[in-house]
Amino acid sequence: MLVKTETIAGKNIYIIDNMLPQEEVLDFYNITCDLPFSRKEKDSHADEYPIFSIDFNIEKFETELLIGKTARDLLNQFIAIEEMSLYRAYINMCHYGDMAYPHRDCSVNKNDITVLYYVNKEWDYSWGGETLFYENKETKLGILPRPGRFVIFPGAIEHNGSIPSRICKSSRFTMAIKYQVR
Ligand SMILES: O=C(O)CCC(=O)C(=O)O
Ligand SMILES: [Fe+2]
Repeated sequence: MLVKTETIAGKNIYIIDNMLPQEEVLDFYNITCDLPFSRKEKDSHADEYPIFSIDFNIEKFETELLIGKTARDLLNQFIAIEEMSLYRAYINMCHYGDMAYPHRDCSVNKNDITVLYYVNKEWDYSWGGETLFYENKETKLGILPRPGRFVIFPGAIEHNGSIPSRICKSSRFTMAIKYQVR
């Protein structure tokens, strides 16, 4: 496990690599490619260009899926708040030409946490598609969708899952795992 910590507006963002064995990353990518996505994921109510997503059953997510268990372990390790409950887990799928908007996953006064898992089996930096984090409408941090990478961040930080560049022939898949204080 390799951890890098960044801070935006006094809040920590943890970037965690090498958590899962390579074959788990590959297996989960292959499973993801065959899932029945639908185009319904909006960054806000005003979003006229929804991207594809698919939701997971949150009842089984933390017990039956390795990604779910790992996300919970990381949450326990990095976030001090004890009583956090999972309220949504889903995979985003986007492609060159799609649209994504800066947004927050919860209101600024809330302590929700989002764990992102980058599902792709390969990613070249020239493909773009970074998750961007903002402070006062300035870009502070860009995180590349490196295969198998996890990112833990406070949902109140404004961010954007940016769309890959034209040379990226793959779908960009990110799993978003969202927790709120109970
Ligand atoms: O795909 C990403 O990098 C970010 C996804 C996201 O912000 C979300 O699902 O709320
Ligand atoms: Fe988000």
